[in-house]
Amino acid sequence: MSTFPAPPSPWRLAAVLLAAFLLAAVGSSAARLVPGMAPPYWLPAGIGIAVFLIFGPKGALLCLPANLALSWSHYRLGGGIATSGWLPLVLAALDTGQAWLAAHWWRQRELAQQRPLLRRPSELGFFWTRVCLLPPLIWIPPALLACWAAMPEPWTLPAAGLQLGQHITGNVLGILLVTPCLVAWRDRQRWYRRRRRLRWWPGLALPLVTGVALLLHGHALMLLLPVLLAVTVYYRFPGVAFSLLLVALLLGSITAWGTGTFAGVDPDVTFFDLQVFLFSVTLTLQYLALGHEQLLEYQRELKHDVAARTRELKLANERLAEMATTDELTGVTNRREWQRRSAESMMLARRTGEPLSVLMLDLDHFKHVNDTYGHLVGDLILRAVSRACLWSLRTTDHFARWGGEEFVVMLPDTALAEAAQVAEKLRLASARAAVQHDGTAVQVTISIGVTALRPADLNLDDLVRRADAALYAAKRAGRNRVVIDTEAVDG
Ligand SMILES: Nc1nc2c(ncn2[C@@H]2O[C@H](COP(=O)(O)OP(=O)(O)OP(=O)(O)O)[C@@H](O)[C@H]2O)c(=O)[nH]1
Repeated sequence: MSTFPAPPSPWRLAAVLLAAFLLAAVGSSAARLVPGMAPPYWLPAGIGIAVFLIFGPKGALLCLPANLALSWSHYRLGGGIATSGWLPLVLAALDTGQAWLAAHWWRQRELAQQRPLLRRPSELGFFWTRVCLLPPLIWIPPALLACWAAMPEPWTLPAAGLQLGQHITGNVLGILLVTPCLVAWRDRQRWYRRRRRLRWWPGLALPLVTGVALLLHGHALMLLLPVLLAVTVYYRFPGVAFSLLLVALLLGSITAWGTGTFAGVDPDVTFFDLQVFLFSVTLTLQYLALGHEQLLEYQRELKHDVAARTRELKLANERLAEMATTDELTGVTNRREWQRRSAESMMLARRTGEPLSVLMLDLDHFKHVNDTYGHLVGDLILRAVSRACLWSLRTTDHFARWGGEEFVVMLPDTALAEAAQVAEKLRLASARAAVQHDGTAVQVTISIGVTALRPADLNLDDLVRRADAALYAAKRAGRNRVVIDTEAVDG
């Protein structure tokens, strides 16, 4: 199983990679033709890894001939050290082995972590050491030994050391610059999804301005740093990958031409200085780009989490508000909410002089219902009665469960006589409410006490107390009836 996405068109990709190899070969040979210039060899090491990562072991079929063309053109066309035919073949085999090893470690890591490499800054340590540094450290010494064996005049020790250093740094840099471009290509959907409204013109304007500045003044190189930083922030990892490759190619060409900041007297040191510069910029920007990406990812996750929590909190608050005002069993208003709303209605009635009545309702012999049919049926009866009462009332009336099997109603703008009629309606509706149990319809009757607001009433408790007294009278009178508070003054 591979965590690496399959390329859409392997043949087109193979053609592009082959062209890249050939370009590197031509560039390398051309640099070799400039007297005294050390060829940079940067890109083929990275292209080889890309080939193996994309095509798997079959990549050797492309990598080996391409490396052969590269070595052959370099050492034969470029007027190199050996004229014998076996050296390019050995070097091509060694370069291919190096690419295979780096790609193999890359894939091993992807399989171990179950996700593509180079998406987090914490993976850069592995990438820099295991993919970029270690394979050249292993494969370059035998390659130089082969060169040394093919030379008519062997290198002096310092010259051999310089060659070793140059080749290792060149290969490391090649891998460091090319493989992130492959990652940017591999993750293109990911980047595209995140930056849909990416503007193209800064990508063109920034290198143009820098290029002109460099042309006007060769030492304007430091201008590159803020430009690259802007590219990192705006174009993220793909921006870093491609702009660094471009910068390396440009500076490499300028330096090979003998101009620019790095062109010095000694060509070997010249390229080494350029490589040190590219190393420091590349490592810094790659870390910055992936770190920035991770921060943005955290930010996205955090936003998502906060939105989800806010939704949950809103729902919980709504539920709490409902619980605070509603009776859980019957779903009607609870006592506290009834008292709040009724106190408001009472104040309003006092100010406007409108009548207002209160009814207290109590189920008759409810204990008997519970004892006979069980509490579950008792609960269903309570619900059925409260529903029947609610349907019989106006929406402006306040109906609530007072507690136990007792209910209370406030009727705004309703005088005592009218309230008595409403009470009668409630009594009849409740008597009709039934709950089916074992094939029988369980029904209850209710007793109701009615009272109305009097000028002497100080607060709601006065009304409730009188309604309760009337209810008590209804119970004593035989239940299933409406009793009006006799002392009430009809408004
Ligand atoms: N199922 C059920 N029963 C309840 C609930 N709240 C109170 N009760 C019961 O209602 C009964 C009230 O009994 P009592 O106060 O003696 O009144 P009653 O039996 O209705 O008699 P009267 O009111 O005098 O007609 C008790 O058995 C309580 O347990 C409830 O939420 N569900």
